[in-house]
Amino acid sequence: MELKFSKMNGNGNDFIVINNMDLSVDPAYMGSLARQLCKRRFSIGADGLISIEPSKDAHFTMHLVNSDGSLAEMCGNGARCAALYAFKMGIAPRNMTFSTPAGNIEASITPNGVSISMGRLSLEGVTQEQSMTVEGQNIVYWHLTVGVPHTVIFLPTSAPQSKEALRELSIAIQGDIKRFPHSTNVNYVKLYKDSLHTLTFERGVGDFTLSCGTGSIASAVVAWLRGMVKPPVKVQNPGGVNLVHFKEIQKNLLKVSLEGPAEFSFEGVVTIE
Ligand SMILES: N[C@@H](CCC[C@H](N)C(=O)O)C(=O)O
Repeated sequence: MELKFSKMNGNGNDFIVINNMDLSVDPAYMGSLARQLCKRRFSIGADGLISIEPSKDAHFTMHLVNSDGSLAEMCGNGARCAALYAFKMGIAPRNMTFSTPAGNIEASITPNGVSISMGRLSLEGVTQEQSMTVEGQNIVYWHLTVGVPHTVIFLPTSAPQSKEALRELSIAIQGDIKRFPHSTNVNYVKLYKDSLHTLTFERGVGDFTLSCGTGSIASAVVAWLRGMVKPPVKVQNPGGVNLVHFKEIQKNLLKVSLEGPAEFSFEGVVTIE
């Protein structure tokens, strides 16, 4: 079967996007398809595969599978790509709603990119400032779910940062299933003036990605809880900036949105079995 796809990215967090509104590709097959097509240097290569599928109560469903074949319940950068794709393909209007396993998302195509309303985030589920010993090091971390699980670790601004050492640390943290039963994305955050610099080691990718939308939100919210920043928070990822807006609508409840770029890189056709 010949499958048309678009290659897209949000700040370099890259995705293969397919129009599967007619369900011509069985959704149950997405995990194995993602493992094949996302393999860098052997296939198209990407951090994940997004299948745009029908929805009962929204314009479409974003079905996002990580490069290792696991389901991502939510993805901030992927959500912006899915929204732009659906708009360009005539699947959804400029202001749209789409469903994800983490709930419905509202999105708007703006002159500056795409804005995603992530709904409400309860601060009651935030694990604040805990210590753990990983590979002989004492690590202070915060943990919260922004559709997907995120661990946030602050690094001193001046700390030398060996990516190899952070990779080893991230793999060990992700493997701590007792503490993180669904594994976790791991965000390393530094504060520079009034903006955050975040580097995310992603669950389901097994590597640092160039940007993580939900990781940007997690980093911004935790930095705000620590009194380091005020919204809107500019989060510099290696691949570009995500702007995180939030407002406390009642005690311990935030309304959160994410703004940033989404772009088409190229289109293609791939033969699948
Ligand atoms: N890059 C994403 C997050 C994707 C999901 C993650 N890999 C997971 O499975 O937890 C983002 O932009 O939010």
